[in-house]
Amino acid sequence: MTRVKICGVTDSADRDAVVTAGADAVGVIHGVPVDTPREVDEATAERLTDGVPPFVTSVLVTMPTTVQEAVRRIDRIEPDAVQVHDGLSPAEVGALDNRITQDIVAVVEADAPAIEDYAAHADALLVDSVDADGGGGTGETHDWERTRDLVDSLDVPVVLAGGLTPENVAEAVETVEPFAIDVASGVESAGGTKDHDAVERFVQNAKRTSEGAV
Ligand SMILES: O=C(O)c1ccccc1N[C@@H]1O[C@H](COP(=O)(O)O)[C@@H](O)[C@H]1O
Repeated sequence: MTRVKICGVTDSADRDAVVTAGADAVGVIHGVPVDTPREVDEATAERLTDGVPPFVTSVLVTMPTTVQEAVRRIDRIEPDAVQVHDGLSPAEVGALDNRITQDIVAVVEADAPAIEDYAAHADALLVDSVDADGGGGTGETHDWERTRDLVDSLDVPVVLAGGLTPENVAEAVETVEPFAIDVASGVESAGGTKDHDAVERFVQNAKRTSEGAV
């Protein structure tokens, strides 16, 4: 069954709604040099992460420029896993892996040249549509067939992100058959605020499809 991560929660009510909806992972965004309503400060990131219950994975989404910066952030916030956007080379992702106990999800574009190098060092790859600054949360889809090829050819789990919504997630899961899917802006009522009904529909549509009931 395809797992579901809901990303960019900014308060505990949204975090708890995501958990109640049945998501497998909750993403908290901190330490990104892009303008986004989904980023929270370090203390909030720590508090939101700490409140994620057992059997649900807390994920810190961040854009460090050095391994040291990433380690410092991860040590303070203590997520279950870290999603690294831009900034670190494949070798630096490998160096980070030697310094932390958490799994690393490396973010790549579907046609990036270094995909296999990242796959060699990361625990999973997340294929996203990124903006000119390397950030995510664009609300834009990309070529799902290309990501499907990566699912078929790579040994690491592949996560699909970018422009997913309750309306298109079933088709995305059927087309790509990813290990997991990830959404931020597609389940919001306003920037940084989750629409709880949309979160619920997103999780249901994703999981119903991957159970083969649609
Ligand atoms: O969501 C953001 O604002 C963001 C900023 C910087 C790095 C990553 C970010 N989000 C990630 O992008 C994916 C896809 O977003 P969307 O569904 O297209 O809005 C999201 O799931 C986050 O992992």
